[in-house]
Amino acid sequence: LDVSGLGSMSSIAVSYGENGPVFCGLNSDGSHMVTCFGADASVVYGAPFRLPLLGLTSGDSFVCGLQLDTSQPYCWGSNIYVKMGVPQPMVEGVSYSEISAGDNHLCALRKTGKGTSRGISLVDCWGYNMTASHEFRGGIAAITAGSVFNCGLFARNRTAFCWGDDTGSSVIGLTPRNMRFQSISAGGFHVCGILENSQVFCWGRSLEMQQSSSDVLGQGDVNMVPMYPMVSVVGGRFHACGIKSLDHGVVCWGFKLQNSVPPPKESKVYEIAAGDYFTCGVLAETLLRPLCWGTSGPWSLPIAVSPGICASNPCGPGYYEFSHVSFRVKICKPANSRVCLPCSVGCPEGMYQSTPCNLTSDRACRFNCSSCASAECSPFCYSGKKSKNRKVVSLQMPFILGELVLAAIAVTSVMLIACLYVRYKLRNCKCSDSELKTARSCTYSFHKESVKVRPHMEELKIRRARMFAYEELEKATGGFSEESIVGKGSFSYVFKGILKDGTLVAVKRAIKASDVKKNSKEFHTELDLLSRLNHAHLLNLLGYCEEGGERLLVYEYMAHGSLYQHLHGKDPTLKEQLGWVRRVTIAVQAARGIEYLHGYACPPVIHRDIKSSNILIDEEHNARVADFGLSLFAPDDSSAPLSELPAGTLGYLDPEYYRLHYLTTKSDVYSFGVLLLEILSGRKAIDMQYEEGNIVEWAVPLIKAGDISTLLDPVLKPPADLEALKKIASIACKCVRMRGKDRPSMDKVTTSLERALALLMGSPCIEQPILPTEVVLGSSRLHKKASQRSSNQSCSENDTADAEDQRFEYRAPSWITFPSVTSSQRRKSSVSEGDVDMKNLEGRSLANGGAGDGLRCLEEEIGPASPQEDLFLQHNF
Ligand SMILES: Nc1ncnc2c1ncn2[C@@H]1O[C@H](COP(=O)(O)OP(=O)(O)OP(=O)(O)O)[C@@H](O)[C@H]1O
Repeated sequence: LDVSGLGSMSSIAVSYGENGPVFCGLNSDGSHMVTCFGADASVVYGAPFRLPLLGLTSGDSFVCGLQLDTSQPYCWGSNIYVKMGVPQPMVEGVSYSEISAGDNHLCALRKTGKGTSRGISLVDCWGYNMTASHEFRGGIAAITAGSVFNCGLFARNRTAFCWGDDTGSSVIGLTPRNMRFQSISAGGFHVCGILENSQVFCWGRSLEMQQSSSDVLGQGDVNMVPMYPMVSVVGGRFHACGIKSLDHGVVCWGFKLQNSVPPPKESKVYEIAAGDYFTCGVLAETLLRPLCWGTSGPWSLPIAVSPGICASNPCGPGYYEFSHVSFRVKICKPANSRVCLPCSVGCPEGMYQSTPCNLTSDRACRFNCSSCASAECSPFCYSGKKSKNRKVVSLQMPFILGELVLAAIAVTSVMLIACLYVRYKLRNCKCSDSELKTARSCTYSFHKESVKVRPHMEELKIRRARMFAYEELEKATGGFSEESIVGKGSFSYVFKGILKDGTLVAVKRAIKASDVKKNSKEFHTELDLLSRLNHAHLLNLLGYCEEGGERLLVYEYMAHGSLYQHLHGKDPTLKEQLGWVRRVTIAVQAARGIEYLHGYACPPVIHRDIKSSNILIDEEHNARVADFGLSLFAPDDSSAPLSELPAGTLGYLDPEYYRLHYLTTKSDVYSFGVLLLEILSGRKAIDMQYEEGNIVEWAVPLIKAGDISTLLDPVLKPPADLEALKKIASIACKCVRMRGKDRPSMDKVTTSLERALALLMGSPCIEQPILPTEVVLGSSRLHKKASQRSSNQSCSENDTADAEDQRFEYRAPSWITFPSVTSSQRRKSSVSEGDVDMKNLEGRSLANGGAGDGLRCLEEEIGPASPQEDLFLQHNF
């Protein structure tokens, strides 16, 4: 039996925590690979790439999967109590049949065999207050983990038992001794189970009181279970959701936060999983799309996920094997395994069961035509009985025809009125077709039609981007089909498309989320920035579309995908093909793009999300910096910090920005340093498969010790002369210095990299190798310097004021929120900054042996990190 919940194993999982919920699901293509979506970068980007998994479970800021090959758990995310990767300690060679995660722990049920005596079941747990092996007399059918407790179901008599900390929930004391369950699932402080008669019973603590703070206002008693028979139930923090037996519809009960999105009414689901206040289900329609609701919902994710976990035994009574014509590939990889789904029980009112549930399909229901008196059943009944009841039909024919004519007239009139209305609207308000601008600009456009005024500034800014109709982009991408997906971000999908004129484009489609404001901000930031910027190494925006809830950006198509795909993608030959000269060329070109943002764009721009997945490679193998969703306008004096809440991607985040919330162009320099280390070593910024998972912590001591060969990507043969790569390693080392002030500026980085590239290409006397795009641009350093001056000067007073405004207007939201630093800490830091002797600092760092010591320096400056911060720092730095 598969049960899914806050912590139980399922084909989908929902992690939660201070960085927001993340949905993870096993792909439906038989690969058993996991895909995650959400705001917590450590979970989204930490998800294993080539590791087939059988099932998933999740807790606070982490997700674990049961590995298909070894039957051992593998966890990712940023929970400090559960070791990421394979949990430790782990008995060698032991294998598990099920895993289940609580808030800060994971438990796994051992398969019988090695290390288990007859009649004894073993459950191994890891994490906060839980690391131990638990022995139980008798076979265990399933386990489930709550916040700080666990429960199991005995196989023989189907009774439940629980262990762990009972203080908050009383779950252990309240466990019903005589009830027999088909399955159980733990929530935060309660457990729900499906009894033998398919009714649900829940026990434990319920949050009934209304909380005082307005944003957590809510109510509902989780023990007040609806009376529907159910096939599956899952537990959230103080709520539960179940799938109804009758029609596979969803029903949720218990505590619900105010303003949270209700579960879908009409949709049927195959599988559900709950985070704390967030629940997701796999829709039982052909595409097997996930849908989430609750506090942060609704999310409708454009991927197909497995409707359940794969079982090696044939489906038992009450279950049928999932099969669907649209899935030509098998959902389960192991031979002779399948997804078993629970049969629906009974038929809705007015219907009878025409075919019982069998091995391959669910039961089917038909309308009872002898008692049909409603509009719902008549089409089915009359069409079915056409031959027999010809007389009845012929009598009714005039009425039916009359109704049809009336309906046609009504529909035509409505459409006509709608068309006239839209035309009227469009005539009156030119900008409303894009809905891009605010009501203010809409009023302006109205005036524009009647009184010829100067074009609005906003209009000018986006003049280079064309507005696309949604339909055109839908057509170009084959209806946003799965086959045309070329990449995914944490809140977007990127599709390849062909426009009517044959132009290849990449269409970035934001996932519809409830936080429309946030999405919209990022959309407009990117739109505004990209339509102002122009550089050979920045990704060109061709247009945009904003209709209803849809937000789409249209870019030039980059034939060779991202640098991330080359370095860490599924195809290992891509990495081998990316030789040293090509890697360093990409680094130089990306550096030029960033240098342009910092030094030549007016006002200067801080990208804030430099990473390998945002460096795209075009047909001619030139690099382009992409993804300006988080970018900000920097003050013209780019050394003056902005005080911004941290946003960006784990592993690339500047520690000074993270700790002090100081954002300058040097934050991009830090991320670029991480990118250089990634290019040199072929490792990901954070890769938990290594003992030292953080690239900076691993690489900086090696570089400082002069051990360059250990650093270099083992996939490539090292060049005959290591000098060039040594130089690049040293640049990377400087870029990732703890203090922004100690890092070089991007123009210095570019110059040094160009020299290193010349050296690598065997021409040490050429100071700067000419790269193909430079010739195209006709740019030269001298020209740049001059243009910098002129571009800075060209910032008229008005422009600057405008930019100032926009710095507020386009301030991106915090994607990763951390405890903020107090103003006194900030003051202390800014004082000490002036006092610190750079040489001493560097010497101290060296003496102490590496990047971790930089952290210590920072700690001395701003005081010790809070336990919370410490957790993050351990993972990120
Ligand atoms: N213009 C393009 N041409 C080809 N592929 C692209 C293009 N733009 C993006 N991609 C692909 O889509 C992926 C996702 O891009 P996107 O900018 O949405 O997200 P991201 O930057 O990787 O992640 P996040 O949104 O979390 O920062 C990229 O890594 C790349 O592989």
